Amino acid sequence: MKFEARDVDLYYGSKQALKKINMDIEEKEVTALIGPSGCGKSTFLKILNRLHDLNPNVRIEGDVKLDGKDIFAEMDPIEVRRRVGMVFQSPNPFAKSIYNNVAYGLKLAGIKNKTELDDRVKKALEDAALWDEVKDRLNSSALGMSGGQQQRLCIARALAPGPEVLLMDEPTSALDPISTSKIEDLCHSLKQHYTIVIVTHNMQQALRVSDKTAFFLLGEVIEMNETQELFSNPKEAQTSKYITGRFG
Ligand SMILES: Nc1ncnc2c1ncn2[C@@H]1O[C@H](COP(=O)(O)OP(=O)(O)OP(=O)(O)O)[C@@H](O)[C@H]1O
Repeated sequence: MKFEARDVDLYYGSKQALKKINMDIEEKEVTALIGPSGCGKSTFLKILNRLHDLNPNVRIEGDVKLDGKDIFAEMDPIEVRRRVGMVFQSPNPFAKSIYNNVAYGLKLAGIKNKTELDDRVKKALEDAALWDEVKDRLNSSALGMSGGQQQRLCIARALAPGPEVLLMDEPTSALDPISTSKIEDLCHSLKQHYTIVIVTHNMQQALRVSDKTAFFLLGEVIEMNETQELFSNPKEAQTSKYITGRFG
């Protein structure tokens, strides 16, 4: 098990956004989080790399373990974020060259050797299925790339420091169908080496890319199962209603 969440509650001020979440996230699988808008999917995702630390209004109760170690009590946030990378909804490359976007985290981590930087930038771009498209223009601005290329660059940037887990919050919602399908293909190749957790509004996407799916509703996990099983044979009436489009 890569992550184990036990009885996790999260409050924004006095408002409870997550209630008693229990979830096991298996290593080197893709786990999809689905559910209607505002049900807490992104809120849960951000717990996994301690992104809520930056918001003083947030209170979290319960335990979250990464490889058996409590991410709050036994690890510092820098370690958690080094091991757990994140990609957001809209591509958000830095206004820097393609090379420097990917090298950014490596330089922050103190890597100065040019050969090592070059090798790791190349590897991350290859892993993000972008190398062939950009290898002749590594010094051009990332802002001149298409949206789909920018999102794969953000994936390369997240992969460069060598995380074990990749969190993706609706990574294709701003992309056209071809770019979306490239990112979905990537999920399949990346899971050989990484554990992936993806928030998606698109149930077809959850079916295409994930091994397990968790269905969230009003801050609770209603049901979690093998993806095929959850969609073909939901155990809970609310899951069934949601996946057949009867609400949300
Ligand atoms: N920073 C915040 N401060 C206060 N409340 C927040 C904050 N972020 C989210 N919320 C609230 O917490 C609840 C869960 O939001 P969250 O963004 O996690 O849902 P979601 O399922 O990811 O929704 P969506 O699919 O629309 O992104 C919502 O009621 C939302 O308004």
